[in-house]
Amino acid sequence: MAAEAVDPPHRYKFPLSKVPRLPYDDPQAQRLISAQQPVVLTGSGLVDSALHWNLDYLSDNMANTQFTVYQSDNYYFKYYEARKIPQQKDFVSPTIQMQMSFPEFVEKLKEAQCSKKHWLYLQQPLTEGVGDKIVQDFVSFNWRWISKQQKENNWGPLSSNLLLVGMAGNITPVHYDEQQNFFAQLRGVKRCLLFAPDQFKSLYPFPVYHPHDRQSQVNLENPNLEKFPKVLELKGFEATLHPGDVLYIPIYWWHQIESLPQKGVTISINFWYKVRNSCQQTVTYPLAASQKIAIMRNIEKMVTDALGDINEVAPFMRTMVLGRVD
Ligand SMILES: CCC[C@@H](CC(=O)O)C(=O)C(=O)O
Ligand SMILES: [Zn+2]
Repeated sequence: MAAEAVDPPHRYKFPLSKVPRLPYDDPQAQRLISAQQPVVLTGSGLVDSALHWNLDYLSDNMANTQFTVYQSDNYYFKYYEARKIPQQKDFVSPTIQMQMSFPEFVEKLKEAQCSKKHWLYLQQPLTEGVGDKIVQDFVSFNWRWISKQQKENNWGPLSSNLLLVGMAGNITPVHYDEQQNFFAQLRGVKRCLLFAPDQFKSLYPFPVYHPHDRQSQVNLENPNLEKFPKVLELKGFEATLHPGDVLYIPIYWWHQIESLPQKGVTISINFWYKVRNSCQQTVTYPLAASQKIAIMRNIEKMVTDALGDINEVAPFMRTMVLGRVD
């Protein structure tokens, strides 16, 4: 039988180099992690104890837990902070957040795959309430290796493991997180785009007080080049993750994650680590872009608090930067 025709992955308007792909115990991989550079690690065994997870297994072993599931009318799942919505009068949530059991999710998934009217994305921290078999799989992760990484790189505590079960075609649009991330792929194939923190001028972040804080205003697949001309100056990296691969996404690195359209449901687990208490972080010169981002965020928060009106922030910042009193 002829193989199903697979559409080529979307061609972006900017260059994408390959993220290095190395054995997890290769000294070069260690050097990249210490230098906060992305790398795909193979052979870590980090989540080998969960590579058998599929929808049936999870339905059978997580039946008593309620899961957060996002529904989107397109295949984008742009994150938003609900607590910041009151400050943004005209804000429209791009997704609907629902709670349901895993078996209900599987049911809705099948409907959505047939109707092609909406997309679903289950995103839930793995905590208590899951079945014994899941606990067994979880405790059998390669904690020895990842805890060694956490210690050697002086990262803060593990904040969460997010279980991600997505429909083929789902896209988490380009954004950055304020945590270190070992992103483990369990099932299906994900295409990951990454951009260094110093690319923020070409990614036009939303203001810090906006519900889409940490997200880019740009739709990379169909950028508005009048509004965001610097998108064409982007230089990015690309990695394709298969089951067993672990992608290190350094803190403040922009990333867009796509569940490849014809590769079925995807299952991933991320390992988010907080930064160690920032007052212990020495400022080193020349300032790393990640430090600039952290400082800019703090300044924007202080100005927003001082002015008390979010609409005054941008004009004030322009005046401060341009030295002109408008
Ligand atoms: C809510 C987190 C989603 C994830 C991307 C993806 O798998 O769709 C991500 O961005 C991360 O792990 O940081
Ligand atoms: Zn992220």
